Amino acid sequence: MMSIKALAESPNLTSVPPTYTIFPNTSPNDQPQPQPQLQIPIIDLSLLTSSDPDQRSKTITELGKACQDWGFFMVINHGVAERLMSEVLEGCRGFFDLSEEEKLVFKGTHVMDTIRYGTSFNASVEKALYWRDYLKVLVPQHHPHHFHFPNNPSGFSEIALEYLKKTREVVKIILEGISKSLELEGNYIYKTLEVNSGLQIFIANLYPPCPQPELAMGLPPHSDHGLLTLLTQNGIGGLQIQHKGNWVNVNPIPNSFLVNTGDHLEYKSVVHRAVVNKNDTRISLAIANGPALDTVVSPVPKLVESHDSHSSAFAGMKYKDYVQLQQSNNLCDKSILDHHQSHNKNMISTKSLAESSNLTSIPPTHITIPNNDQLAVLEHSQELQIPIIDFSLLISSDPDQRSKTIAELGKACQDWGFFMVINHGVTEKLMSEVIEGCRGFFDLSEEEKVEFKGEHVLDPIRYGTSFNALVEKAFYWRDYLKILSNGKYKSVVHRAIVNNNETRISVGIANGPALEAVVSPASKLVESQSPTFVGMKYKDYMQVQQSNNLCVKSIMDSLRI
Ligand SMILES: O=C(O)CCC(=O)C(=O)O
Ligand SMILES: [Fe+2]
Repeated sequence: MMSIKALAESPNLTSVPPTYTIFPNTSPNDQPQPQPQLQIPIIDLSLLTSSDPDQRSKTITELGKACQDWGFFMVINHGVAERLMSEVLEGCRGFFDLSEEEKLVFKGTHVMDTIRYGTSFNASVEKALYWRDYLKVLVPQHHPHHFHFPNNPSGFSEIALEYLKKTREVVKIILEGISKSLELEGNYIYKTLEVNSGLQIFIANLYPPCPQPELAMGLPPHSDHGLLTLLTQNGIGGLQIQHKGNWVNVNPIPNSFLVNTGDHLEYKSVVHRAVVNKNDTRISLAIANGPALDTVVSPVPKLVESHDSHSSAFAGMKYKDYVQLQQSNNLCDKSILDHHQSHNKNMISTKSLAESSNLTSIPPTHITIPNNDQLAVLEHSQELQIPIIDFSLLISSDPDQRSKTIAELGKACQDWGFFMVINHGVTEKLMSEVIEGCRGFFDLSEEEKVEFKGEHVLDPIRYGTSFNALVEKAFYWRDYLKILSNGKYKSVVHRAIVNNNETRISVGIANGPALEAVVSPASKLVESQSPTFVGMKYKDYMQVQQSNNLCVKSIMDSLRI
């Protein structure tokens, strides 16, 4: 892993390496227009706890309006000492200034590790890397005496602990105000979501100067999970929030907190991003405040009762599962909440959609953006005939024929990664029967099929639609029942297209290692050449692959060293 700090400090860096060049859809080309009237709301926290009831209720109204209209606001007079605020930012700077060796001690291996130092967002599933290093520390409040935090630079851990405590007090007051603005009891959110034993996440972001800021991105558009994020920065701007279809630059008042309501407040979760600049190192510190990891978050019953439009808008989901999903996602979609929302609507199988009467056009959810390469499909090209392997020759008694076929098989794996197998000994009758069985299954009533819906990507039986409807922007027109060679052999990117006349049924039997087996390059193959892939448990790989929305071509790419 190359940290962005080390890269940015490399001598003579005048351009951004291609791996950091962002894609046009996330490009900051859509630069914010100066919009002086767009000033994000300022909430004076001291007025929320004022002894004057009029002032309190006026501020509660303002807070409610800020949540509703913006989802982002500045908080002043919050009672956290300026000195503590600058000390914690200095601590962050001190951490990033440690040597790479010292920082890499905190690298971690899993998205749910307590302490993680890293670069980009989730480098293992990203197409392009972001111009950002981070330190993330998960601080669950139900273990107040188990505070794990980097002990370097000295004093950082104590300052962070104090800062986290003070921000919790601010969060409590804001959540009280928000509860009241929703006409709920003051402690409603705090109590229902068990915030006192909730999870705080300490996220320090470092954005070093970038030689070509127009080509890179600090953090791509995303929304935060949890309830409230409190953000501070070292006086250098770079945060942009999406507001009424525009990107708005946020320039906070010094020593204020920038507060944003997260996905779990179900108020508004605001898409925001961080851009980078050419001259200054920017450090931001986000404290995400969420419910306890085991809390199931679902809409407040009272709000579902009174607002029809809110009814069943969101399914309940354990916060832990949500965090895991968000952290494993590659952020190529704006907000996980959107997916979560659509998933909760009754699943419509592709089959029933296709069979609905008068269907002449496909719904917008199923329109996949045409790929540029769509035109490059080669039809019946002579030289592009995928290899045919005669299985009977692989087990032939003639050693020459066997070794010739083995060589062909190896070549097929190396050049194509896909091949046809003939004379395999599986009877035609059995092959057509299994296809007929599948057709019969899909022809069952939706009720009968939905019994096999499953909940989790690793459930033994799953009937579903698309690939992973939970994380996809567009649904694929398909229903499904569904490293060893050190880079020498291929895993081939493939896709299925659809036609307008016939139902196509295919059966894939994926044959994998044991779920607990760690898949890594065969030791013999890495003697002569260094390993190209990191090892990963097959179970974890499957989980990532199945939870992923396939906008990354091949996860293999992400496991490349
Ligand atoms: O650096 C910033 O301003 C944004 C940071 C952020 O959005 C995050 O850490 O979630
Ligand atoms: Fe964020």
